[in-house]
Formats: sequence, C-alpha cells, structure tokens
Amino acid sequence: MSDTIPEMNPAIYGLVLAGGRSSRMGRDKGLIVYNDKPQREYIADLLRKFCAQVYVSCKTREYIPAELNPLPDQFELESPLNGILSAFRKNDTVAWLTVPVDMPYVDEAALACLLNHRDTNKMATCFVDSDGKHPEPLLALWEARAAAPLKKYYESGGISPREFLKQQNILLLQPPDKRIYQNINTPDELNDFLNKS
Ligand SMILES: Nc1nc2c(ncn2[C@@H]2O[C@H](COP(=O)(O)OP(=O)(O)OP(=O)(O)O)[C@@H](O)[C@H]2O)c(=O)[nH]1
Repeated sequence: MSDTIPEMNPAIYGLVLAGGRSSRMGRDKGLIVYNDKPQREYIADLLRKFCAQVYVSCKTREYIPAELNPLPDQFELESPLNGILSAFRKNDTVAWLTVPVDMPYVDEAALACLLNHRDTNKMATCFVDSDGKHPEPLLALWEARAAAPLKKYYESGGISPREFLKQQNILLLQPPDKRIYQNINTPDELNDFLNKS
C-alpha cells in the first residue's frame, strides 16, 4: 500500500547529511548525479516538500553554496552524529528528518512513509535495517525529545547514531522499497550502480 503525500509541517526541519570525507569514493559523494542533479541538491529539493526549513550538513560552510543553507558541524567528531547534534544545536524544538547523500534510491515515498507513520512519543521513527533487526539511523525522523539524550550520549563518549538509537525507544518501520538500503561508497559500487540503472 502506498502512502499519501503529507503536507509540509512547520515543526519538521530537513537535514541532508553531506559532511563526510567520501574517502572511499575519492570525490564528494554529494556531487554525484543519480537523479538529474547533484545528489545533495536532489535530497534538499525532496526535503523541501515536507519540511519548513532544509539545511545541508557539512564540515565547513565553504563547500556548500549559500542557497543550499549549509549547516557546518559544530562538534569535534568525524561521524554523521556530528551533523545530527549540530542540527539540534540549531533548533531543538523541532523534529529533524535526516537523509544521507549516498542512498540513491531515497524518494518521496520513503520520506512519506516515515512522516505518515511517525510516533511522536518515540525518540525517532526509522526503517529497520536490511538485517531485519536494527535501525537504519541516517534516513530517519528524529524527534525533538532526542536532542538532550543524544547530547548526553555524545558527552559520554558515544559516536554512533546507530548505537544511540539501539538504546532508545524508537519506531521501526519496513521501507516501502528495500532498494533504499543500497548506499554507494566506492567507485566500483558507483560503476555497478550506473551500469545496472
Ligand atoms: N555532518 C557530517 N556528516 C557526516 C560525517 N561523516 C559522515 N557523514 C555523512 O554520513 C553519511 C554516511 O557517511 P559514511 O559513508 O559513513 O562516511 P563518508 O565520510 O561519507 O565516507 P568515507 O570517508 O568513505 O567513510 C554520508 O551522507 C556522509 O556525508 C561528519 O563527520 N559530519
């Protein structure tokens, strides 16, 4: 059953996770084109349909054009956790819908599914990982209530969004399309993907 497309929600902000080093790819994964435009722009456009404000998480502002609303990492940490913590530092009263730049199959249906089935009493709404048990942590709707425990987790030495979510009361959903799990990290994976599509 496909989900209806939810209205834009003023209390949900969007975050494109694009602050990684892309060291395995050897070039910025956010600039790879899967859907007619650089993936970081494609995801930002997708998020704008549902979210009141959309930011592109990055290491430093210079990498991202101003019109994409760069949100530089605020913490000393190499992890997507930095992007999520920095988003909550910007605003900890809204929920953040996060999407990584390296999942080419993320689409409107995937985001609509998270938004329509959202449980605001949980810390987050996520898809169950391809292992069937654990949360896929980066394509997720993080409730504002997660801001304080996430900061505490970081201050006690935590670095992994997945590990954090495994300790929390979260809603786990089946994705509408299992292909969303595919993420592209290396030139070989990219070539395989482009040859098949
Ligand atoms: N804001 C932010 N995002 C990050 C950081 N590290 C990774 N990400 C993002 O999280 C997602 C998954 O990243 P990974 O594939 O684990 O790491 P990566 O740096 O992109 O790639 P590698 O250097 O090859 O490991 C991607 O969308 C990254 O852009 C970080 O330190 N800050």
